[in-house]
Amino acid sequence: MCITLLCVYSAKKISRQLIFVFKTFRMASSISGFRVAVLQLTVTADKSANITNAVNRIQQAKKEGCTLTILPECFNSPYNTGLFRQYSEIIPGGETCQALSKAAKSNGMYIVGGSIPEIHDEKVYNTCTVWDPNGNMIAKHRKMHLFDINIPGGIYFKESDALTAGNTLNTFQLGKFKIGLGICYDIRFSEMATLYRKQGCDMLIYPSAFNMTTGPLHWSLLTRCRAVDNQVFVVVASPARVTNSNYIAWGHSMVVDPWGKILSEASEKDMNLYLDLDFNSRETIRQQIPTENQRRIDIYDTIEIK
Ligand SMILES: O=C(O)CCC(=O)C(=O)O
Repeated sequence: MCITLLCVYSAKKISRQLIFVFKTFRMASSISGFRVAVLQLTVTADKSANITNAVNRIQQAKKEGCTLTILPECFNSPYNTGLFRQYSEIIPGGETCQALSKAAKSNGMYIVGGSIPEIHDEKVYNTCTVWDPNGNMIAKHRKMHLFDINIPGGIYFKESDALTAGNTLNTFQLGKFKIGLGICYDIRFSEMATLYRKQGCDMLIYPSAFNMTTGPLHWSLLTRCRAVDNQVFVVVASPARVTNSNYIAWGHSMVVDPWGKILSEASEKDMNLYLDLDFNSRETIRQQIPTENQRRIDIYDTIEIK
């Protein structure tokens, strides 16, 4: 009698455990996205204040239930070639990285840390770092295409006066999603985004800071192009517009889906965007318009993928 009862009890316990494992597995495999925050921060000349502001806003994003928070280009320093070296720090040992690591860990979230001026071997780079919920740096991207342009009556900017370009594509994994990184001017180079898609990326993130000359016509166009070309989500995160600054950012941070639709767009003001991303839509679009399998690579110049 006792043995029978024990057997029934054990069988019930095992089946309860199996149901739990099954439910957990079903939940994990049905997760089709995550909530993202894009922080359109006001950047000042005060580095510590910029960092504190970012950390506070990351906490707000956590309260909104976000898994990933994205900061803008040069969020800890003015966007100024004359100041990059002065504001630069080592990665990951510098004060900005330490703050981002702590913020990622204490909020248990992924952070794409915009970009900061990085110093390495006396050279200065425009660098994006990525942090996981344990506070580990899981990726780093140095801007590959330096922003050297000259538009008379519009804007002259020569990043190469102060910065060295990075030479690598960089991705990271957030659960089952692969994310490719670029910084601002990098978005103009479709080859880079295409390579990311070929590497299996689901989403591209560009911390950026377009300006009042190129922003109005090119910002949204380029973001939507990269999304449609590659059938990926694209996020561009800009600083807020400060009209009395040397470099006036366009603002208008946005999230675009693989169909090219703007899902969320900021104004020029200081604000946060919060959005749930559903990656199932990306699969549907890829099936409906299967350009990836239709490329005439037998005709095009082929690009070697490593
Ligand atoms: O491409 C543009 O028009 C702007 C690029 C830029 O501002 C940057 O690379 O920081």
